[in-house]
Amino acid sequence: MILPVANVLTPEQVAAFRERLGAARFQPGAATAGWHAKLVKENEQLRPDDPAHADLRAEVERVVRANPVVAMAARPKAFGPILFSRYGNGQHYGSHVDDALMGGVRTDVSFTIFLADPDSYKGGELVMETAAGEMGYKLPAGSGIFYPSTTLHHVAPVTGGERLCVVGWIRSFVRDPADRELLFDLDTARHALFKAGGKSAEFDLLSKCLSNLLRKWAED
Ligand SMILES: O=C(O)CCC(=O)C(=O)O
Ligand SMILES: [Fe+2]
Repeated sequence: MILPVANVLTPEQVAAFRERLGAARFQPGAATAGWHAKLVKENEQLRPDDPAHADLRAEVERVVRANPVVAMAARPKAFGPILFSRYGNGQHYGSHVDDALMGGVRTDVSFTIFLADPDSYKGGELVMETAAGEMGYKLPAGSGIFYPSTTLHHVAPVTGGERLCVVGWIRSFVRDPADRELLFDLDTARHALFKAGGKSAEFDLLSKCLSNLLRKWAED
């Protein structure tokens, strides 16, 4: 499931991130890509030794964990690397699949949280390459897209302005994207049922199915 999530960061948080990143030191992005992705990666990233890195990383983990939609869709167990990337004029990231293991963490869900207003740069769509065709995403600042790390994807060339974003990886309690989607759908239906009729017998049955499927599939 490829899931756009609105307002992962508030406008105030986006502004604070942008201010902190504006004063920080960046390095060529190829430093943190796998050997094949390196060949097509042309952007810049916040240096991991910059003092801003640890603070912003902690804040990203906090907001992503606190987001109820992400909790239902991604079921995060742990976080892999978190990168703060910028793409200037002409920069892009060609087609690739993310490494399966990053820093010893299995990557199940990849995400991008946009930090630049879409009107402030040209191009720069994050494009999912699926059997159904290509789908490009260029979301408002503060919104994020969460997608299975199994997906081929690329970032289209930026042809004006600057694209700034957070990129990260989640190790999920549930490895299989189809299983995560099933749990997400059940949970969504369960919430709607609760809203319409409270804690009914049907709600309890759905809750039982959800809990028992999660118990079957979760790797704790
Ligand atoms: O910049 C993005 O939105 C995604 C970058 C990406 O695919 C990656 O860092 O692996
Ligand atoms: Fe990627």
